[in-house]
Amino acid sequence: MNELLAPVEMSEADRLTIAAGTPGLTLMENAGAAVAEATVALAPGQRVTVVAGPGNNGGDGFVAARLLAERGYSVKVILVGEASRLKGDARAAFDRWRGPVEAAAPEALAACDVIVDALFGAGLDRPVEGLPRAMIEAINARGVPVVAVDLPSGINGATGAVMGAAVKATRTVTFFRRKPGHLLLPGRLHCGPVAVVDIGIPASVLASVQPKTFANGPALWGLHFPLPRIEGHKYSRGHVVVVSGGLSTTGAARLAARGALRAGAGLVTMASPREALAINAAGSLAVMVRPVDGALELAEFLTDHRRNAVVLGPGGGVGAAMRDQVLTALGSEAAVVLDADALTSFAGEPEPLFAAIRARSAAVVLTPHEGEFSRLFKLLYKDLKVKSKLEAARMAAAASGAVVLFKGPDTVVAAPDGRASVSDNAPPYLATAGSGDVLAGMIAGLLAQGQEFGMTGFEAASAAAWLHGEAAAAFGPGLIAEDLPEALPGVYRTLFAQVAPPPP
Ligand SMILES: NC(=O)C1=CN([C@@H]2O[C@H](COP(=O)(O)OP(=O)(O)OC[C@H]3O[C@@H](n4cnc5c(N)ncnc54)[C@H](OP(=O)(O)O)[C@@H]3O)[C@@H](O)[C@H]2O)[C@@H](O)CC1
Ligand SMILES: [K+]
Repeated sequence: MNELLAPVEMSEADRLTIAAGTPGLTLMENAGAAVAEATVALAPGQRVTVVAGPGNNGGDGFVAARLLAERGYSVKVILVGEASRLKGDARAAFDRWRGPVEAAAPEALAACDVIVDALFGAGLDRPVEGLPRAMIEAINARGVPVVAVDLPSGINGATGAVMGAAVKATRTVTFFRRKPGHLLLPGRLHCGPVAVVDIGIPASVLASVQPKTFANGPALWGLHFPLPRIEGHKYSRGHVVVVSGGLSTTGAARLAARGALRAGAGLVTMASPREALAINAAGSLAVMVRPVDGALELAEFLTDHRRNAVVLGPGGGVGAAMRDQVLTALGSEAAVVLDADALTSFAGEPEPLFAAIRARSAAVVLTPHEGEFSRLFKLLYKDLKVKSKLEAARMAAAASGAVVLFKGPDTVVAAPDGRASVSDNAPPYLATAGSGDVLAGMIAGLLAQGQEFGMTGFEAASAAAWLHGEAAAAFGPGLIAEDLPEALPGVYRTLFAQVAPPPP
């Protein structure tokens, strides 16, 4: 159930189901019935207004209207569009509705206790203007609960963008699978809780649709999660190297190191400039500290292949020295996580970075926040017509050859093969100084352990993003970055119970 279907993929799922013998009208009846149920659960009174649009989303609304009227609700349909232009299943559903239909006008919403928003769903294909926009604004101004059919009208199902204006729903009922726009911002903020209902589309259609976008969670990567084994030892659990910045900027690397250790890496070493050795050593117990200055010494340090994952960037400084270190790390056999200054050091001239990534086979994960992303992938970002975080991350992964973890409240992880995950579990207080450093370390911690479990860069980055959100939520408000690694054990207890194979 973790697949996310873009509107084109969803209409393919509909088409395949209909071709296999289930009439479209049956799907619509099932959809409308689920919407009616949700409306009953939410309605504080008997007066329901269904705002219906000109397509099949409106069709679902007509069905819900009929079923609610049959249950004794006082139902009115407001049609945005002309009845004479309704087609297909929507036409059939409209013809079965025998109650009042009013022409669209904001005033028509005056007397109602609950609104069913069936204006636009998957078929929204341009910004909303004129009368439909006035209706959306009137729905939002009305202040009664709103059940959105499939998507809050005005939200782009593929991108989560507000197309001019969008309904703020109290809850959303969607069909078969969620859509990316339910998780991506700002769409998620318009949905309320999203119920996913079965309308008769069989899961077998997914074999043909081949979705490549997933809600991030254990269902996506749990099978490959590096569960500690009783016969394991610290060397079989990987060895992460975190490259530290100079004397005044060691905190970021220490946070990353702690994240790597708590994520389960067997060993973590900070590769520290000599000037910062004392402070790094004093600030670490289980984390080891070794003197490593500059790219040449780093190259030598990484010739030991047991050091199998490297984090570069947190507090590392921007410039030629960082570029040299990054290219050196990419020349090794270790998995590489590049964050912060490691990314910004290639802003404006990313080609040498991308070439070095493409030339290697071990995993590379880039973890930009929005500013770092736009600096590194400037050209791509400007070219995107609809600014979609999901597509931007995908294009960045394809262009760089790396797994790209595009941070934010709706973190997207994209792989060069086109797969992507979207996270929706990050609490607002996760946006705190240093939390990204911990995340970079956690990714490396999973990469270091995950090879023998078949955990790829995409899975490690997705798992780390999810765990990071869970750890923050488990700790709660007041969280600072230092708390994140310490909250991980509790999250692991629950996760391991969930993903561990049952005892023989
Ligand atoms: N059998 C099935 O497939 C099933 C589908 N299901 C349901 O169908 C929904 C998808 O239906 P859909 O494809 O008809 O699109 P929908 O969202 O109703 O809107 C398209 C209409 O709006 C118009 N329009 C678009 N943008 C506009 C704008 N900015 N401003 C103004 N007008 C605009 C566009 O008209 P146009 O002007 O482009 O001719 C078109 O007429 C889906 O979300 C789910 O609820 C379920 O019942 C399960 C079975
Ligand atoms: K809708």
